[in-house]
Amino acid sequence: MTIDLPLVARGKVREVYDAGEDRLLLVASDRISAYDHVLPTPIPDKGAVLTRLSVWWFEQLADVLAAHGAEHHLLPPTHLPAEVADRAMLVRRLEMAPVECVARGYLSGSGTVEYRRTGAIVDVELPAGLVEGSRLPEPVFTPSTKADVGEHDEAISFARTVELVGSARAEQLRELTLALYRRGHEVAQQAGIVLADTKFEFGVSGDTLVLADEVLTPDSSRFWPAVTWSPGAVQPSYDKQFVRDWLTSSGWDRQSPPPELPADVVDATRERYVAAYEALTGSSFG
Ligand SMILES: Nc1ncnc(-c2cnn(Cc3cccc(F)c3)c2)c1Cl
Repeated sequence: MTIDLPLVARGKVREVYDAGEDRLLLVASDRISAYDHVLPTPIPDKGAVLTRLSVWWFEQLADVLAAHGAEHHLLPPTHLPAEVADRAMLVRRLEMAPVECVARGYLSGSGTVEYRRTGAIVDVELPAGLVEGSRLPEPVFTPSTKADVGEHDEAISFARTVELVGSARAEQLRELTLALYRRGHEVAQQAGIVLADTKFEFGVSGDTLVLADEVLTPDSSRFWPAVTWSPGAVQPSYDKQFVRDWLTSSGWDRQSPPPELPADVVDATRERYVAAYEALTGSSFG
């Protein structure tokens, strides 16, 4: 990989480069992460599928953004470096809000752990009797602060969010996050996918709120197949279940580096990303 632009940030499966003139290049790799480890075996086209999906969602969500006086950060894809053109987004460089905006429509993961302990997720009270995978009566806004590399984000209260960004902006982030999630959940349901939760990142341009980062991808969200949704157990992941099951059956000790994936698991996983893209967008990935 020789992108001759300055590297701004490197995530587990993505990089951000400085494209000059207040623009950034978000590059999605073919790497896949499972059980908090980046696996050594790439999934061909994963970066391209997830990039195409984000680009499609920015278009789908334009009316929701406009209704909330917000915009998105995507720029026309001009002069993308050839070797990453199909898995890169050119975006406006923004002043990023110091809050990860998570919307949850279902109880899962860290949400379930919190709920079992307190009957709530931080300051968001929930009804009794919910289990892993339960649909919530209404989607909830459960913001978190960005953790250092390698750490998990830390859930924060709405009051803390107000301290960080002010009350007007905090209200706007909650309203917009939930509106975007609702639209995403609706569209995903038509495609046979349960959008259980998602994480948005926003920046500001002047006084305008701007939807940034990747949007409603299986890496920023929990995608579950709708046909197997059944509260009471950890739900199978739409895209990562073959990888998780194979890693578990391989006897891999999670303290040690993860093993290479067999070709059939790679192929089946690639197919899940392509299937999600085609089901959501109604277009063939190609
Ligand atoms: N439009 C923007 N303006 C300013 N900063 C960002 C920005 C920086 N970092 N991130 C998260 C991230 C995205 C990919 C790979 C990573 F390593 C980290 C997002 C954006 Cl998207």
